[in-house]
Amino acid sequence: MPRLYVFMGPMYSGKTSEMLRAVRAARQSGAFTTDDGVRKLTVARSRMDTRSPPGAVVSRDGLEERGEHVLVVDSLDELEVVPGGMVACDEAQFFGDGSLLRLWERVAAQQGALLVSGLDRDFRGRPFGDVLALSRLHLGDAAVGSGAAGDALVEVRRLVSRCAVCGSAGALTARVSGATPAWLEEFGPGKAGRSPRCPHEPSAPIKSQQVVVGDRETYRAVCSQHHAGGLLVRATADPESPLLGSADGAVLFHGSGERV
Ligand SMILES: Nc1ncnc2c1ncn2[C@@H]1O[C@H](COP(=O)(O)OP(=O)(O)O)[C@@H](O)[C@H]1O
Ligand SMILES: Cc1cn([C@H]2C[C@H](O)[C@@H](COP(=O)(O)O)O2)c(=O)[nH]c1=O
Repeated sequence: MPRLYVFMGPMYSGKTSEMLRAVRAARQSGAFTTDDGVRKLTVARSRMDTRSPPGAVVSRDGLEERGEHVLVVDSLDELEVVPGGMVACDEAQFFGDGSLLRLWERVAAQQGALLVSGLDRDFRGRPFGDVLALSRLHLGDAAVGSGAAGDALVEVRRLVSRCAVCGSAGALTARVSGATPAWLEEFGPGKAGRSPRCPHEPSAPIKSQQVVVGDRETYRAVCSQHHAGGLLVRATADPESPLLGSADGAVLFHGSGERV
């Protein structure tokens, strides 16, 4: 029976970690060991992801897959799919060329298993690549998902992180940039009674394109109340300031410039 497992959600929610845990369990079961030179387990990630060490997929909490079965590709069409094999795909949002959906069809046709870890939405809250579409196939709202895939076991887990502003559950990701000293001087913390519009002239301007590879210096998980259209200006020059998963000490501004 074909099997599809999707781990989606915002950054820092444990998507990669959960996927690697599942890959490890599958590997330890012995069901996917290379047989007669046929590789039964493949872990793939996008070449766009320049943060991970070469030839490896790693999670923030220290899990990793490394070895010949880890492939870095431009498109998932490059992957070979074998009967009964397992393919795990990290950073799946970067495969917006349709190859993620095609991969699922190919894996399902071979009665295999596909594990997917990826952002369902970009910083503005818009669908990112085909992760959301894949997660919905079994609901029958798309043409793909018929045939072998139509009979698949499907498990979709939407994980959440913690809002960097208020500490409650955060299912979205916002893009952050530091404010200029001049802006802070005029409108920053302690300047009560003012509600200026953010000048959007931070020292590192907030980029508007969908793909900007980055980590804590650029992104925070947030709840829907503090998503603010996906743009946050941080009033501190320290990219390592304590923002992740805690409201303590975090000085964040809505895109409108209002302190939150
Ligand atoms: N800066 C960090 N340092 C260490 N662990 C972290 C950090 N940020 C998040 N984590 C932990 O790592 C896990 C999430 O990491 P990961 O799976 O790589 O996230 P995702 O793939 O969703 O972006 C969570 O268990 C979280 O508690
Ligand atoms: C929200 C958002 C994220 N990205 C990039 C930033 C990171 O390189 C990855 C996500 O990594 P993670 O393993 O989920 O932490 O995606 C982007 O390019 N555009 C966005 O809008």
